[in-house]
Order: sequence, then structure tokens, then C-alpha cells
Amino acid sequence: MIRLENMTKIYPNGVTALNNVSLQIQKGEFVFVVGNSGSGKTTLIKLLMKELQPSEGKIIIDNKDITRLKKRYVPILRRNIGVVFQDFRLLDKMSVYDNVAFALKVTEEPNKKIRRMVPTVLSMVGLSKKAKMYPKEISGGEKQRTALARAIVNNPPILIADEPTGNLDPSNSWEIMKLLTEINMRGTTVVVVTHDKEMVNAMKKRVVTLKNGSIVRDVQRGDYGDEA
Ligand SMILES: Nc1ncnc2c1ncn2[C@@H]1O[C@H](COP(=O)(O)OP(=O)(O)OP(=O)(O)O)[C@@H](O)[C@H]1O
Repeated sequence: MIRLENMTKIYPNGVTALNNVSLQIQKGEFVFVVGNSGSGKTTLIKLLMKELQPSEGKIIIDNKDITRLKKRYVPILRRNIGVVFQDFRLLDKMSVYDNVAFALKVTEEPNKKIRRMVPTVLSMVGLSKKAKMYPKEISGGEKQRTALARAIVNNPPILIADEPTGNLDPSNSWEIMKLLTEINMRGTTVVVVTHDKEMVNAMKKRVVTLKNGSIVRDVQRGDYGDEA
């Protein structure tokens, strides 16, 4: 489903953020990507979303090389990849409901579908009672769950979460991990970038470790390891 082939990213200032990275993620997998600050994790996510273009190599998603994808097809790619950003990127002037509905409005889904889907995902992430609240009126964990609801409301085949437990206390972190596991069990491929050692060690999923832009470890049912 996701295949990186000898991918290198050198930023215009000469920094090599990723160096000859090859990686395969199968449909339905749950993968943690770990690594020190500056190891290339965010760069990897941006390349997968086509926010950045690699300097060398291929990125194949669903048998298509997205590095060759024409600009007009980028929205279709993004519809297939739900992303939960580190800083949530919620719209402050919109309620929880509207933040989630917005993801369907931009893809011009019919109103009937929006009215059906938004309450369904809000209930799934336990936010039905907060639907009318605004981001500034809800907690960090609730913002994270709103961002997650928005990322999955389109039912994308791939979900990428950047530090989803980064700013959360342990109980909220577990809640988010439980939701990511549920989403994965429904068939979505889940990629989680994290520093959360305890969580990675508890989950026993595949762990890919980046160091200075290279993959230095890739283990099934793994732990956080010493490299990251
Ligand atoms: N826009 C940019 N221009 C130049 N260099 C960049 C740019 N963005 C990131 N870098 C550099 O690329 C390398 C990889 O950065 P990246 O943000 O991918 O790391 P990361 O693993 O996500 O780090 P963190 O855990 O701190 O978020 C770092 O050396 C960083 O300084």
C-alpha cells in the first residue's frame, strides 16, 4: 500500500533530512515511526502527503508513484490519507461539529451524508456532548479527539498521526491509542509518529526507527529500542 524506494530528501539549505530510505507498509498494518528530534519523521509525513517533493526516489501509494502525480490529483491523494497533526490544526471559529463537517464539505459530500457521518464519528471518539463547543472551550485530549474525528470522517484507507499523545496525560494517551487501534481493526492502515516510549513498548506493534535520516531498525511486535 505504501512503498518508499531509495527516497532522499535534501532541503534547499543543503540539509539531508532523509537519506536513501526504503520502506514498505502493507494494507491494514499498524506501524510506529520513532526517532530522535531531527531524525526526519515530519519530513517523511510531508513527503507522504505530497507537501514536499523528494530529491530522489519514489513514493508509491496504492501502486501509484505520487512523486509524479499532477497537481490537480493532489486533493484526491489527501482524501485517501487522514492526518492528525501535532498541533491539531483545528479552526478556532468553528465548533467541534463544524471542524469535523468541514473535512466533508471541502470534498463536496452531500449534506445528508455530512449529517449522518459527523455524529457517528463524534460518538466514536466520545465527543457527542461537546459537538457545539469551540476549540478554546475543550481540553487538550478533546482537541486531539476532534482532530482524530476529522481525519477519519472520510474513512480514508491510510491514517497518519504525528505525536498523537504528545501533549496528553497518560489516561488521555491510552484513550487515543485505543481509538487508533479500533480504527486499524476496521481495516485502516495506521502510521503513528511518536516519542512515547511507554506506549510503543506496551502496544507491541511494528516499530521503524529513524536516525539521522536513515532507517536503522525495523522490527515486528517490537519495542522502542535504544537507537531512538
Ligand atoms: N524546511 C526545512 N528546511 C531545512 N531543513 C529542514 C527543514 N525542515 C526540517 N529540516 C531539517 O531536516 C532534518 C529532519 O527534520 P524533521 O522535522 O523531519 O525531524 P523530526 O524527526 O520530525 O524532528 P522532531 O521530532 O523534532 O519533530 C532536521 O535536521 C531539520 O533541521
